[in-house]
Order: sequence, then C-alpha cells, then structure tokens
Amino acid sequence: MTRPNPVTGTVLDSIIDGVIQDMDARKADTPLARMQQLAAEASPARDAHAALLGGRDNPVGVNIIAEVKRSSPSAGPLAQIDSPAELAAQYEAGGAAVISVLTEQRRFNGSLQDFDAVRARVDIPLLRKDFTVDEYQIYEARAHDADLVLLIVAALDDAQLRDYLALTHELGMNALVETHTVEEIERAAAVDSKIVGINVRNLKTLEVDTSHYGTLADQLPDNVVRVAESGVKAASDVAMYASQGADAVLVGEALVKHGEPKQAIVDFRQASRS
Ligand SMILES: O=C(O)c1ccccc1NCC(=O)[C@H](O)[C@H](O)COP(=O)(O)O
Repeated sequence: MTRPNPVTGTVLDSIIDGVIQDMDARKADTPLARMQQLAAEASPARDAHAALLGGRDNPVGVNIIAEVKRSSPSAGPLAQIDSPAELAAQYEAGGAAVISVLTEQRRFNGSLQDFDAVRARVDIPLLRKDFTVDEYQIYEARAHDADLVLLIVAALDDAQLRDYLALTHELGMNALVETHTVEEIERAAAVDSKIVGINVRNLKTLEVDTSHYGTLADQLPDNVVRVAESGVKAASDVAMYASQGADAVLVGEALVKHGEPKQAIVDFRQASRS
C-alpha cells in the first residue's frame, strides 16, 4: 500500500503524519483481518447520500452536516464538550441531516470513543471525520457503524482515491470527497464521486475564504450532491452557500460554540430558504 509522503511541510502533511502513527498503534491492537471481520458484522450503513440529496430544493432549507469538533489546528480548543452524545442529540433534534464526528486525536482532540457515544445516541447517518490515508481506517469506520467517511483529494493519489472510494461503496457506505481546487474537483469527478465537498478552508495554509465555494461551484458535476464546507459564522453564510447551489453545508465551530445548537440549526435552515 502506498502512502502519501508526509514530509513536505504543510499542515495537512503534519496531521497525516500523526494520523499514521496513531493508526499503526491501533493496528497493533486490532489487526486488519480482525477489523475486516468486525466491519462485516456491523449493521448495514444508513443512506447518507439520500439524506443529503436535494438540499437545493428542500422547502425546509438546505441540509446541514453538523460537526462534533472539540479543537482545531487553526483555532485551538473550541468548546468544552462534556457529552458529545448530548450535543449530537441537539443536532438531530434541530434537523441535521448528518452528524460529523472528528476522530483525529492530536490536533482535533477527537476520538473513536466520541464517535461511539454519538452512534449510541442518534439514528441519523454519521460521518467518521478523519484523514483517511489507509484502507484500515475505512474498515474501522464501518466496524464502528459509520455511514460516511471523508476522502480528502489533496491527501490521496489517484489510485488511492479510486480504491478507497470503491472500498467505501463495497462496504455499503458513502464518501464525502473533499476538494479545494478545480484540479481536485476534476480528480473527484474522474472516479465518479457521488458526494463532493468544496472546503473553503485551505488545509495546507488554514486560510478560510467563504467566497471560495461560489468561485468553484460551477465546476462541480451536475449529478453530485454538493457540500459547502467550513467558514460558517452566521446564518447568512449558510444562506449564501445555499444560494450558490449547495445541497448541504458542513458546520463545525459555529455550532459547538453556540449556546443553543438545536435552535442554531433551525435558524440556519430557515435562513437558507429562498
Ligand atoms: O478546522 C481546522 O482548523 C482544520 C485544519 C486542518 C485540516 C482540517 C481542518 N478542519 C476540518 C474542516 O474542514 C472542518 O472541521 C469542517 O469543515 C467545519 O469547519 P468550521 O465550520 O469552519 O469549523
């Protein structure tokens, strides 16, 4: 299995370096063959594609992917989340279509324990949000009852992107294929990605530019579920992404810092109705 070269100096590279070390420790505890068996025994994945489809025309507003995010490389600690399950229950009650749970430990203070706690509490599709660079993480996600995994195009070569997307689909899950440039959108389209995100955060520099979604959205293939990722500070940002054709908007920081996350999701969706 080829892995991206972690020693090229960007933030993304250094995150991936740590992700690989942590994964190798988990592999020592639960080898690939055992993880594959656990994945095969998991209950069938929920249909995240159906949950996110058609957000553009949804009379109750754009679909929200609500994120459980404790910390970030760009902002440091974001919120004291005593119960990720309770936060997720608020998200579900507010009408979130999908919940994203960060499981990367070193920079986001996430964990698979957080993921399991959320899984035990809510029944909507869950995104295991991590930096996928090895098939092991895809089996692991399924073994933990994930419905969706993240494939960041910038972190993968073409063969990995194709193979990991195929494996994700074989296991009955969907992938959020994340892009940031026209070239990455073309690479996502070339492997027939079904759900494509444009992250307005540049993962190499951490710069956030909310106008970036609108700049690139026309390059997305017509038949994909379109996701605008990052940078939401207020309902007006969600409305802007929706007006630019997003089916779904992924929101982290603004929700974990909001005192009333359930109401925030209701307000975000309402603001996006045209
Ligand atoms: O959030 C970061 O600082 C970050 C840094 C490096 C790689 C990824 C990063 N975040 C992942 C995400 O893109 C966001 O968690 C997600 O889109 C939500 O963003 P936001 O609403 O701006 O918290």
